[in-house]
Amino acid sequence: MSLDFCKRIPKVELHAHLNGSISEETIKKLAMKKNPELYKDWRMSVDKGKVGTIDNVFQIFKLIHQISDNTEAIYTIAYDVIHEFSADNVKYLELRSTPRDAPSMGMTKISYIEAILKAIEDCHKEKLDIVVKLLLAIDRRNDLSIAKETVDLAERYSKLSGGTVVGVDLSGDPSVGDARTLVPVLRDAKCRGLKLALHLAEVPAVDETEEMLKIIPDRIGHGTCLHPDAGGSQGLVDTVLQHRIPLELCLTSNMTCETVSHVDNHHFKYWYDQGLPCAICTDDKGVFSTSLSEEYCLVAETFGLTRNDIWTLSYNSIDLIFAEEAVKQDLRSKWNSVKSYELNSE
Ligand SMILES: CNc1ncnc2c1ncn2[C@@H]1O[C@H](COP(=O)(O)O)[C@@H](O)[C@H]1O
Ligand SMILES: [Zn+2]
Repeated sequence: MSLDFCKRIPKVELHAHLNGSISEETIKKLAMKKNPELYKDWRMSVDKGKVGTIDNVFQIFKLIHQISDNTEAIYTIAYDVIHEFSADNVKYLELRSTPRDAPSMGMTKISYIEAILKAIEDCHKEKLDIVVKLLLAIDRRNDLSIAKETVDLAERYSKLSGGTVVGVDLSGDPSVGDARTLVPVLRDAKCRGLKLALHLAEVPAVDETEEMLKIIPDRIGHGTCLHPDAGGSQGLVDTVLQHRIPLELCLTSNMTCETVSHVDNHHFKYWYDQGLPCAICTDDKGVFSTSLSEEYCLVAETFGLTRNDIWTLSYNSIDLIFAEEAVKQDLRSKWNSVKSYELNSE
């Protein structure tokens, strides 16, 4: 499979953490303004192949958060990340980010969210060919009151942004905390019409995952350890299949965090063969030095998918977006208008 083909085809990105998606150029630009040492530290940490283990990854987020501690930086990051996805032919992007405040820098959760929305709006005004939506993230470590605040903000900004904010994500270090405590807040978010994308079973956690699946999330992030062979259970597999809950799959992320032993063993194959809707995603393209095109190429090469299979995988991801039917129809027309050309060109 040529990387060039994967780059050329239109794509949908559904699982991208804002601060994990920052490119080297943007990190460098921001660190130079603040403290050049931070760039050197970041460079050392993300050197391809060196990241290793999920613990190291979460150390990198701490470093990045030192650089992105003001609204100007958040705006720049969002603006640059959107342009980078667009340059990779991503036509529909759902960003997710955990609202943060930094009182000493004058940043509030409100100004944080508004900075991202402004960047989305500015890219739209520039007529960049990409639709961008936003999910507000709850960190697993958050207590109920913070989680509730995030849901309130998501509901409020879903209205204020005219539908750019579409839902809530649950993420954060999977080895910390117990997400079950957040169930009432997540259920409430669903009742309020917000979409739910939950990181589940990124590491083995059968009891927690069982409880979280009762919410019937709209999409699952990773789902690495759902299957009994990966530390999950048949009950988890059955629930996911019964409700056809789509999976957001991020191969390089799982390889780098070492939650999957070898790419050949990636759970993509199992779920794809079961016919479960799956979206190929990047997770943190900056931290994992990847792009959506590279992720598609990796899937194709690892599992022997044809150009037609890859095209279909990309096209079917449109069904999984958190946007209204009209947006889906527009995207389908866009895909169809270039399909025969892309599939038949060299
Ligand atoms: C590698 N697998 C992962 N598993 C779980 N959560 C992850 C993650 N990768 C990123 N995040 C979540 O996204 C935050 C960074 O972006 P934002 O500051 O929100 O934009 C991280 O702090 C973590 O909470
Ligand atoms: Zn993630």
